[in-house]
Amino acid sequence: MAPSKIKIALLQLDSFPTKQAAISNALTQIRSAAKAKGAKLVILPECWNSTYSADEFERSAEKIPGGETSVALANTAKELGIWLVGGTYPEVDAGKIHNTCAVFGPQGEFIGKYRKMHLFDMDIPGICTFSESSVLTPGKEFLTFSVEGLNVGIGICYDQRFPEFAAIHRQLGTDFLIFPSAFDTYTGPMHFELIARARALDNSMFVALCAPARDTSKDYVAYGYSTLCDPWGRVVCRAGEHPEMLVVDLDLTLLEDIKKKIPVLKQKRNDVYELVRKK
Ligand SMILES: NC(=O)CCC(=O)C(=O)O
Repeated sequence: MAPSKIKIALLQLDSFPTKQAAISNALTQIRSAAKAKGAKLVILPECWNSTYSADEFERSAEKIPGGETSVALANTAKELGIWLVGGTYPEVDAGKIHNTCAVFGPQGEFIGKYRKMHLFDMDIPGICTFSESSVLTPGKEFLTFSVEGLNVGIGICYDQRFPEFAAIHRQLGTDFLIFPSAFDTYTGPMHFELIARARALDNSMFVALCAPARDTSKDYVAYGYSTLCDPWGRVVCRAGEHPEMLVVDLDLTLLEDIKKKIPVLKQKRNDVYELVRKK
């Protein structure tokens, strides 16, 4: 039987001048989340080991699994006997670059990878212009896995803007949808929490957004404010701008609680409308 609680940690990591320093810091924080705080599932942010820039994606891309970051994360998951959602780092495969999240299990096993499906192309003149699609290739596959009976799914940052993405996860049985994220500081204050709460409530699921800490010396300044919402759409915990570790027990009884009390998932009118996943 699935437990009624599971302790998770969201690591809002600082940025570092080199990939090696970022990895070393991440491993220290993961150890602290697992050993000192007892987290069983640890989550890292989007693009935590490189600068979030189109040039940098190509420079620092590695094989997943098998590359330096994946090996370090797999070994650490095994050492600590935890589930590790490795945030994202650029992946190279057959000459193409992807923004990819790799997941490792408690024996250090590679559970799978998810490649960002919706690429972040935003143009708000004078404020934020970014084109992931100029260097990255989008993914097409969903990733789901089970952690002690809890059905977990992965999306990446901009994916959260697409309600259909989370709704397909609902169809796949996902109860906890995790988005390693790095929102910008313009849309972040307007949309970050709003979207997390909406996706959680729409789909009666937990939603976690795990972001890097804000670093104003970068060209792309990430918003921070990692957030966890419960299936009622409530914010369970939220970080600020600085490096921070959020550790929380997910109360899994809330999943059934809301489904019984507000049974919208059962009341979908599939005779009138339908959401279809294409394979
Ligand atoms: N890394 C991203 O996908 C950024 C998404 C973002 O900032 C947004 O407003 O959407």
